[in-house]
Amino acid sequence: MSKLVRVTIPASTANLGPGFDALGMALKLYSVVEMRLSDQTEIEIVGKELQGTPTDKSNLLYEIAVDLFEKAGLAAPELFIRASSDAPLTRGLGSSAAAIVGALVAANHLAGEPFTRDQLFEMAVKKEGHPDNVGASLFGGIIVATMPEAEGEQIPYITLAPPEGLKALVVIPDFALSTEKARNVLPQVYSKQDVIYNVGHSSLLVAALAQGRLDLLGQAMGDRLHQPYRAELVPGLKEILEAATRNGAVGAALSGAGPTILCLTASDSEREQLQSFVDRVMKGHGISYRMMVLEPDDHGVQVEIQ
Ligand SMILES: Nc1ncnc2c1ncn2[C@@H]1O[C@H](COP(=O)(O)OP(=O)(O)OP(=O)(O)O)[C@@H](O)[C@H]1O
Ligand SMILES: N[C@@H](CCO)C(=O)O
Repeated sequence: MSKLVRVTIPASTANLGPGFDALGMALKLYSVVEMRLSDQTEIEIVGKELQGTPTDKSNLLYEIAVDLFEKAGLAAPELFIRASSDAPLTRGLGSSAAAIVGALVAANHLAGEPFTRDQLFEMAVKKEGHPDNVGASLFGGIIVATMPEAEGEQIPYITLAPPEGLKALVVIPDFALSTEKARNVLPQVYSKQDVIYNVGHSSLLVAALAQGRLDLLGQAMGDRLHQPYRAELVPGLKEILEAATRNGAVGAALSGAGPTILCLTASDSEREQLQSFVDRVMKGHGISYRMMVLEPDDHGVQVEIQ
């Protein structure tokens, strides 16, 4: 029997406020993709988070794996795939990016490692359309990346170690919001003032994260490119963004395309105050939700061969 490749992939939170499509952070909330060459394709979905994803060859994991084999000049394989996830789908925690990264890394091993990690990053970005979630899931920590200027150019990126003691309180509403829908509400054109605002805030945010200046995150996480437009899709977002830093957070943002809301915190006692504040806001909107406190993941994707 062929070897089984087991890949563990962290979830991620993208944008961190102003860094739209450019910043992301990996979180200790994992999905697992197991893959082996087989005589016949079989896809097994384990656990409740991935229920509803296809178990035939239209499954994203299978499509990505076949694509990698073909790029490597190999025939499309038959595969055994088993997938599970502790991270929910379509909630703004990078599930599609984690799936893409997991499938690419597993398939690359089965194909004899024809591609480097940077090449896998490029393939993942091409599939996902932006580098923030895939970069975080692949490399871990905080990713700062942009799209390449021209086809075939390498993706420029830098990873930063998350500041010591920083934790993410993620507020996950019980409704799905696809990235596609949350991108469709954004305008085509922005004012000069709004663009200048985001350039300043995103730059300050990266510098503050690099120097561990948690005191600046609250201001630096301000955004005018996507959150004001997406607020209509996410009840409670506006209030939480306005008041989170007065209620125990060091900063707050919409996580990726939402509807999860990210509050960054740095102390256990402040986290309790923050949880009661979030609970009041969400209950006030009649929204059911779950909350998780997650540490940043520093390692990115992990591979075991069995
Ligand atoms: N393990 C998986 N297997 C197959 N398909 C998956 C898997 N994980 C995610 N997907 C696909 O990705 C879709 C979710 O992608 P989408 O970009 O809308 O949300 P997200 O990635 O969870 O959120 P965000 O990009 O805002 O962080 C799912 O509906 C499903 O089609
Ligand atoms: N940067 C992306 C992340 C979601 O995939 C967005 O906000 O649309």
